[in-house]
Amino acid sequence: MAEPQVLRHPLVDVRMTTLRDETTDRATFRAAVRELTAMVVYEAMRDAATTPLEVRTPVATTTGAQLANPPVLVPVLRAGLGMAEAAHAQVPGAVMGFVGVARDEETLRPTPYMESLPASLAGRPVFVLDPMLATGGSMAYTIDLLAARGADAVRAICLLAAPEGVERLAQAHPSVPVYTAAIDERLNEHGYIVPGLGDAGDRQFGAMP
Ligand SMILES: O=P(O)(O)OC[C@H]1O[C@H](OP(=O)(O)OP(=O)(O)O)[C@H](O)[C@@H]1O
Ligand SMILES: O=c1cc[nH]c(=O)[nH]1
Ligand SMILES: [Mg+2]
Repeated sequence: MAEPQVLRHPLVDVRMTTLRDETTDRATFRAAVRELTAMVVYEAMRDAATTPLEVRTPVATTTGAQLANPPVLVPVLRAGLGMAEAAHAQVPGAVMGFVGVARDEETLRPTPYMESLPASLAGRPVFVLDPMLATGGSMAYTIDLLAARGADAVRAICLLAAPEGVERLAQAHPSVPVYTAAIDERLNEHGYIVPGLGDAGDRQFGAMP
C-alpha cells in the first residue's frame, strides 16, 4: 500500500482554509474546490507517461510531448461534480464517466443511484474525483464498480480525507493511491470529518430537502 500523497504548499493551505470557513459563500467555495482540484490533479499526473510530438514553433521545429494514456475522469456526484471541470481543464483529452452515490446518513453506507461509465476500463488510468474521503465507503464502492469494468490503475483524487477513510481504502483497494490536499484528525460520531468543512455537496450546491 502506498502512503497517501498529501499536497504541501501555502496556496493549498489558503484555499483549504476558505473551504473550512463556515462563512464562505457557495460561489467562493466552488471556486476554491476548482482551484484545489487543479493542484491535486497536477500532482497526480506527475508520473504520467508522455510520447514525443514534433511541433513547429514560429522559429524552428522541436520535439514536445503528448500524454501517452490520458486518465478517464470519474466524478462522484454530487460533490465530485465540482471537481470535474477543473480536472478536465488539466487533461482536456480525457474521457469522463459519472457515478452517483449518496451516503445514507443513518447507516453511513453508500447508496448508488447513477452510473455512466465506459464499457471497458482495462489498461486505462482512472481518476476518481470526490472531495471527501470520510469512512471511505463511497470511494471503495466506486472503485468496485470500476474494477468490475476491468480498471486496474485507479487513483483516488480527493481534497480532504479522514485517517479512517484512508485506512479503509488501503484495506479494500491496496493498489489505489490517494492524492489529497489535506488529511484531518478523525471522524465524529456522525461520520463527518473533524475539523473538516461540513457537507461538501451541500456547500457547493445547497442542502437537499
Ligand atoms: O467516505 P464516505 O463516508 O462514504 O463519505 C464521503 C462521501 O460523502 C459525500 O457525499 P454525500 O453522500 O454527502 O453526497 P453528495 O455529494 O450528494 O452530498 C462525499 O462527496 C463522498 O461521496
Ligand atoms: O465531513 C464529511 C463527510 C462526508 N461527506 C461530507 O461531505 N463531509
Ligand atoms: Mg453530501
